[in-house]
Amino acid sequence: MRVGIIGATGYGGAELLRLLNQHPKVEEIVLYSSSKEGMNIQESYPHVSGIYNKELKSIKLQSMKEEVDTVFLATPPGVSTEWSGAIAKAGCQVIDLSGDLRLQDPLVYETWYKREAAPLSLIENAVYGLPEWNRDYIKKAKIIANPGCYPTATLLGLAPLAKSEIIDVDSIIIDAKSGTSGAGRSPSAVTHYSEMNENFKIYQINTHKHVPEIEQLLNEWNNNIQTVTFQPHLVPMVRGIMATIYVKAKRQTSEEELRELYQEAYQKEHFVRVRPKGQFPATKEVYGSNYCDIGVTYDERTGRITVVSVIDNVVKGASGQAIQNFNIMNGFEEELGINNVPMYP
Ligand SMILES: NC(=O)C1=CN([C@@H]2O[C@H](COP(=O)(O)OP(=O)(O)OC[C@H]3O[C@@H](n4cnc5c(N)ncnc54)[C@H](OP(=O)(O)O)[C@@H]3O)[C@@H](O)[C@H]2O)C=CC1
Ligand SMILES: CC(=O)N[C@@H](CCC(=O)OP(=O)(O)O)C(=O)O
Repeated sequence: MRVGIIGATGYGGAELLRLLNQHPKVEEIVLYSSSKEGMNIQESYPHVSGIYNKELKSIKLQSMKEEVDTVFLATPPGVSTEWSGAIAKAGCQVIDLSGDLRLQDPLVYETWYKREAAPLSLIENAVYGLPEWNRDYIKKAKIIANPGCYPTATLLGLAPLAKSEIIDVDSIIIDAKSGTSGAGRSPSAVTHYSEMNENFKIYQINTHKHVPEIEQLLNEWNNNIQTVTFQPHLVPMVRGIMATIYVKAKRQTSEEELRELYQEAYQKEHFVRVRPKGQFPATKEVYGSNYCDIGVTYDERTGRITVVSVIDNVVKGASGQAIQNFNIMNGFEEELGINNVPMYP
């Protein structure tokens, strides 16, 4: 297949290029840029020198539909709103890594993103691309709203509990930590080295745009779940997210019961690994891979369940999951191109 990447000069785009370049069903990759047309990608990313040696093209609908079958948008909010409808109408599959098409209610989008929402008809045509819980819809989709990085770690970590009758639905707290690559390639005062090195920051307390995305899915799975507390933090590392999730059990449970619940939910899922008793995942154990690793435990003293869920934000949290969706949409084996062992150490 021929694939195009809009936003190829960003981190999500670069990761798509790295992974799609080794994908056995991808014969051509076309890179598009809104600001660096005509420039060779190697000028922006010397790490692909001698491997991928092509010029960035300008984003033109007419040529795009002749050049590619699938378009990945690794672009900031607003770009997909502008382009996805037209690209899909031209006959290409669309996989959008931004948050533009994830929220079903345009008013909720406008409240949290503080910008105009995409047309409802476009939102309604987009399928939320969390393969482990939405595979049947993804198979038939033409437009994918690829989940956010924090929602991916959080939702995979919470789904078995949300769908069970074990938890007090008003007690969900998500304490999430991310590496700085989650903020993209453009330098900022928040993420530059002197600000982040030897530092640990909380940000966007109670206002992060991933709150409504997490709540939307949890509510779909269990309509008694209305709100959650979600707080994101920046940690001085490049890749990785750890979501530590605390939920009160509404009845007596046990570590054995919880582990069984998780093992059953994910036994057929290649990319979700439930850790054995007493073992909790670290971000480095999924580094550079499409895995989500989960540990779960129960504190009999407090009646609280703790779930630890880790992903690589650029892979399972963005580009790897986008390729997993691409594979499902096209009837390919789900692991194609993304089946590498995590990098360690
Ligand atoms: N980084 C991560 O871990 C994750 C990112 N995401 C989401 O994926 C998307 C991309 O993120 P990321 O790669 O980190 O961001 P970056 O800031 O690193 O890259 C975004 C790219 O978008 C392109 N772009 C900017 N403005 C426009 C425009 N008006 N039209 C077309 N292209 C434009 C730019 O490329 P050029 O100037 O060459 O056009 C830029 O390189 C974002 O929506 C982000 O929230 C989701 C999950 C995780
Ligand atoms: C560390 C960091 O800054 N992370 C980003 C999350 C990136 C992401 O997933 O955003 P989208 O929903 O737009 O895809 C943030 O908190 O905004």
